Amino acid sequence: MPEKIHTKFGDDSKPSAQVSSDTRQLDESAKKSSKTGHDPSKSPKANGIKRFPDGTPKLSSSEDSSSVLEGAKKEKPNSTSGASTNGNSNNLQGHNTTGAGKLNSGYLNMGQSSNKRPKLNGIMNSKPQYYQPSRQDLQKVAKKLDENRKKLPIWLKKADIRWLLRLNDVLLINGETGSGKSTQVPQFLYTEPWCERKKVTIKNKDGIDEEIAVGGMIAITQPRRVAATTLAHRVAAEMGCAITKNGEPGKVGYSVRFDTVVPVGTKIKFVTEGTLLQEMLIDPNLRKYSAVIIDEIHERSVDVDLITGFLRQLVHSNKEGRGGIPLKVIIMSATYDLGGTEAFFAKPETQPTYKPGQNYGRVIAPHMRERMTPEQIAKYEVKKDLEAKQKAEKESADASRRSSLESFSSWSGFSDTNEGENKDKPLSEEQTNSVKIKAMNGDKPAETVEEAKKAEPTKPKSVPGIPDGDIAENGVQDVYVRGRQYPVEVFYELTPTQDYVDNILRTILHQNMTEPLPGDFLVFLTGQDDIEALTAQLEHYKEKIVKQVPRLQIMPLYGSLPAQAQQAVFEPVTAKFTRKIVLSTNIAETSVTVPGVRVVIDCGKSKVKQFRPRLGMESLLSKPISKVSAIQRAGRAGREAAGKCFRAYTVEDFLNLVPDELPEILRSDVIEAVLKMKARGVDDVLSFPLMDSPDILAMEKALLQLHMMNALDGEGKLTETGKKMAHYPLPAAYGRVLIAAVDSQADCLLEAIDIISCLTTDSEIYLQPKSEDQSEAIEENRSDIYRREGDVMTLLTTMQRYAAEATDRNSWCEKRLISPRAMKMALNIRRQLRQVCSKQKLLKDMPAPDPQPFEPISPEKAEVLLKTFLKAFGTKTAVLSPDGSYSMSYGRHPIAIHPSSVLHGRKVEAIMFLDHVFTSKNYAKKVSAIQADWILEALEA
Ligand SMILES: Nc1ncnc2c1ncn2[C@@H]1O[C@H](COP(=O)(O)OP(=O)(O)OP(=O)(O)O)[C@@H](O)[C@H]1O
Repeated sequence: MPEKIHTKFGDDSKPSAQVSSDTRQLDESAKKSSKTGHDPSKSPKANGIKRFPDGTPKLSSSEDSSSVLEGAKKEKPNSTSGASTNGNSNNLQGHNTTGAGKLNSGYLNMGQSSNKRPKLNGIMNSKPQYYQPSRQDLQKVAKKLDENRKKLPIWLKKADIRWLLRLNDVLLINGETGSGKSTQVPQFLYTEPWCERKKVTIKNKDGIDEEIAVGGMIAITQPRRVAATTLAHRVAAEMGCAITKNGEPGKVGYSVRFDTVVPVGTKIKFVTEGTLLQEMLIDPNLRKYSAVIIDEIHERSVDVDLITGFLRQLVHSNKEGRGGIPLKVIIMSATYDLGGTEAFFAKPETQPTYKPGQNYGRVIAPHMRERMTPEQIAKYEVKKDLEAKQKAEKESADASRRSSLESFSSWSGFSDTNEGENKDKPLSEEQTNSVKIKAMNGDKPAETVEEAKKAEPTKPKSVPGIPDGDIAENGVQDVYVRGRQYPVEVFYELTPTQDYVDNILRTILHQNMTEPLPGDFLVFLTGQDDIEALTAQLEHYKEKIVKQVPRLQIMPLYGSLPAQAQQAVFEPVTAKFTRKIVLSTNIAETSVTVPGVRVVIDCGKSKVKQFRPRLGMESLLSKPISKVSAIQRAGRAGREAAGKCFRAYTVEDFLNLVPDELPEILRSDVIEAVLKMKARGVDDVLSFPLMDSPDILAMEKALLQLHMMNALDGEGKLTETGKKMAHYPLPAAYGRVLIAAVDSQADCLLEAIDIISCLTTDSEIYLQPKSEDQSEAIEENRSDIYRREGDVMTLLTTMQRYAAEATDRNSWCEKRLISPRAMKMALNIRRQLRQVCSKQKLLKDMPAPDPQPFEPISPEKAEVLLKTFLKAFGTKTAVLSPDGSYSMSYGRHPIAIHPSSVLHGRKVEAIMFLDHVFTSKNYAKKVSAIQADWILEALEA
């Protein structure tokens, strides 16, 4: 075990040497170790966890039920209520220190009556039934969780948050990881008077008065679907309601791509950024909503940058489209320079010299001092002094509004603010630190300490009855939530390590011997390949673990894993004397609470999308993470109890990390962004104000590409084709394929839908064989789906044969090592796309229901279909060179066919590829064989 040095999470002090050990004699020390204080003799079960081919953990029926029931007895001997017994699937809480983690809003009962404890992880049962816990059960759960909610640091700010949002339309909340932002803020707000649904009269597009309803719901965005769904379930449980698809009313819902559950009466809706963006294109005024909360803004996806751009427009508009009703905007993050966001949302007249478009890396949030340079810290100190003085002056006003916390929800005016009350109360440390570095001089951060000293604080405007400064002159208020519920100790390597996977393996095995139970581990790795490599090693070692040491349950978590396998990670370990080891990509980096986790192990790297303008393509590269990511990762520990974070790199490496990730919009293909801006009515996309404007060259390239796809006309205006493309819940190129497929000559819409459905599932359709022998058998079994034209036609055949299967689709998949869950999702997407196309009158008649007899596509039709794809992917083509290599038709760069393609090793005249990856070389994925002259034909048409 390498030596470690450790610091407290968020601590600025220099780290000191602390732990020393040696894992070279791991097995020996394991034998000696019995430090965990548990009695292993009472947990004699086998520790292996079997998996289905798609990676889903498989529980044997005996393990599944008996251990759960034992656990249930132990936890609540006499309880039969659903509230205390329901720990079923889709419950994304699990065990926690409140004891309420196993309690859930209830969702799936895998075939048990409601007065019995449902199986905890029933994901293997084939016929799930909806389990609906009673209202009393739900209330009991909520009551239990309530105790914990009130201990969250954000509760001290509840009154401030509500008060400030009554007075201002934009609020920035900077609070440390785990302080309670995502779960509590929407709950603080949904009962506010401004959140009621209101009837207003607006002029419709024909100039006629029309009565419409505005508001009534809060949307809260999350960067990833796993965060959106887990948080929705958590908040529903805290509010005592269920999220079900069976028509039951509720207060909380979620909407992620191809999966929306919004019960009647929903007040809080968790959405992915992409979903909200899509809603904004259909309803530019967001009339459904009273407020939009942008959570985890630091991730700065392209979608979030577009959303903030559109929200800014809405906030500064005359709000006619909403009948004059403002939309409240709340922006939250634990690790982000909200000073830049403040400048972006501020009323333009208050900062005439500010120009949006260059916010990246300019201002720093206060509790993130560990990422500051000495000069920045000096600036921070100066600014802090100024603001502390200012704060002291308005102490009495602050204290008085805090004192009215309990009366807020029934409050209907300003008069009940007890002025003068608590006047003499000294400022708490939390209050005095409630400052943040702002854009000095109104427009840009101070460059030097002297400049910062000279900077005048903004003079607050006086309004009778309202404490000075509560109405922000620039329209943007901020709240800083200091502290987290539980501390996290951070450990570093003393010397750099070459092989971080090996290093992490040692750390896991060592910590497993010393860390007490309960205490699961969450390990951050770069991607699926690292996760699989470490899983294999851990599976090997875990067989050798002596019985005094906790057994390991290894669980992967990455984006392309089936949703239910992802959800299994959020369930408690049911096997006795066993520790859950979650091996994750950065999918679990923000927003997510993985119940049970006490220890985080961070490899310090992640795969980052990088647009290579020269190639005109994106690649995924493994790179060191930013400080922000490191802080977020550490923040996944210490959520239910004190935690630890082991960074597999040195403190110097940490200090050398870049503070922030470059916003995605500055490093990716902006074709989707440009299309969405056009669809939102932005004519001049080059000068539309965004927090950070993409490179002009990248924008021009995107405009050209959209023009080539016929989405934009010669003037740069959105065509009918472009409009349709923007409204599909699909990447622009796939939308283009659908439209081309309707063409009377092509007439292959249903086939195009089949292929696109397979291409847009969250997880891989074809699973990887685990051995040479299996590989041969699978090749043989897949012979009925492989097509010589390549991967696109193979996908079509896969979908058609699967849909035609009338007896047992699961065993059909198993035989071919195809993920049944991915196919189910593809079928679901196919159904939804057929409906969208039918609504758009692209599809005249709905096809007959499955199963229909399989009819292989003719070579002529295959050619038509490939030419249809070329309309969107004409620039993603390559031709065979005399030396047998492929050279891209756009840019002439060399490219090779990826080993995962059915065309791997084949030499054909030309290829079209839908995807590409840059690893050791430039690889084309999802490849089809085409003729060289089709390329010109497609691009000219
Ligand atoms: N699914 C869950 N299961 C168990 N506890 C949870 C769950 N979700 C939230 N919590 C509890 O609520 C606390 C606050 O979580 P929340 O996500 O609101 O914090 P946050 O401030 O948004 O954190 P972050 O910035 O890291 O996303 C957690 O620390 C944890 O104690």
